[in-house]
Amino acid sequence: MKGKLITLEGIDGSGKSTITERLMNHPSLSNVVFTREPTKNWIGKAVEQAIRSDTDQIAEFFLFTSDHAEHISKTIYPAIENGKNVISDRYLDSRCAYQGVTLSEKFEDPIKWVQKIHDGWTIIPDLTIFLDIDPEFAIERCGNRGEQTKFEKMEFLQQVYDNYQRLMKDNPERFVVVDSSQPIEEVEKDVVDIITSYI
Ligand SMILES: Nc1ncnc2c1ncn2[C@@H]1O[C@H](COP(=O)(O)OP(=O)(O)O)[C@@H](O)[C@H]1O
Ligand SMILES: Cc1cn([C@H]2C[C@H](O)[C@@H](COP(=O)(O)OP(=O)(O)O)O2)c(=O)[nH]c1=O
Repeated sequence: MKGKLITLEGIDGSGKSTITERLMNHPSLSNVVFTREPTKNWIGKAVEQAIRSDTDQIAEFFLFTSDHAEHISKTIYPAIENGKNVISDRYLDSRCAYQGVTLSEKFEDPIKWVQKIHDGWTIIPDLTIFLDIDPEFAIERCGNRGEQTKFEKMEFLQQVYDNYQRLMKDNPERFVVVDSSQPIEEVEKDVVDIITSYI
């Protein structure tokens, strides 16, 4: 039997990295493959450079998407074909939500354009957990963790948040929302309950 693909999504500062680290140490998830986008391979490193510079938005989009292709062929596809469940900290919807903003001056419906580029080769997640937090609160949290990237700005994150709302409305069958303004133990409990009852 094939494994399931579960993705964690949310704006910067919503707590994805913190939750992922806790899930990795959770006894009931010890057989799960944990992964992330951007990845840690050389394309992921190129993506990190793009994020930290004034790179052309289309070039940046294709770096993220190239990283996604490599991620699917080397990590996601082999794992699920082997019956392993996979949890990815960010995935396809991050591109729709973030590049849906950065490409908004280039395309009339940038989310649709991003989805079209992924058509036919990506693997759609079975379940996507959206860590829901007010952008203002998330920015405050990002401020506490040091240097900020070009994406960690209030107006930008509000638009990313709005794009996630559209994605959830368009894909209600796979999205589940968790309130990530709660204390971390509560967020962890909600996320673990959702995942363990699914897999
Ligand atoms: N539930 C929570 N309550 C309080 N602080 C949190 C919570 N979740 C995360 N944080 C803090 O908020 C900041 C951003 O969290 P992080 O996990 O890095 O978010 P993300 O990976 O989504 O950008 C970190 O400093 C983290 O310690
Ligand atoms: C995967 C992905 C991330 N991003 C953005 C989200 C983050 O601002 C940044 C780096 O992702 P990440 O390292 O997950 O940042 P954080 O832990 O703060 O959430 O790249 C995109 O714009 N498009 C994408 O496809």
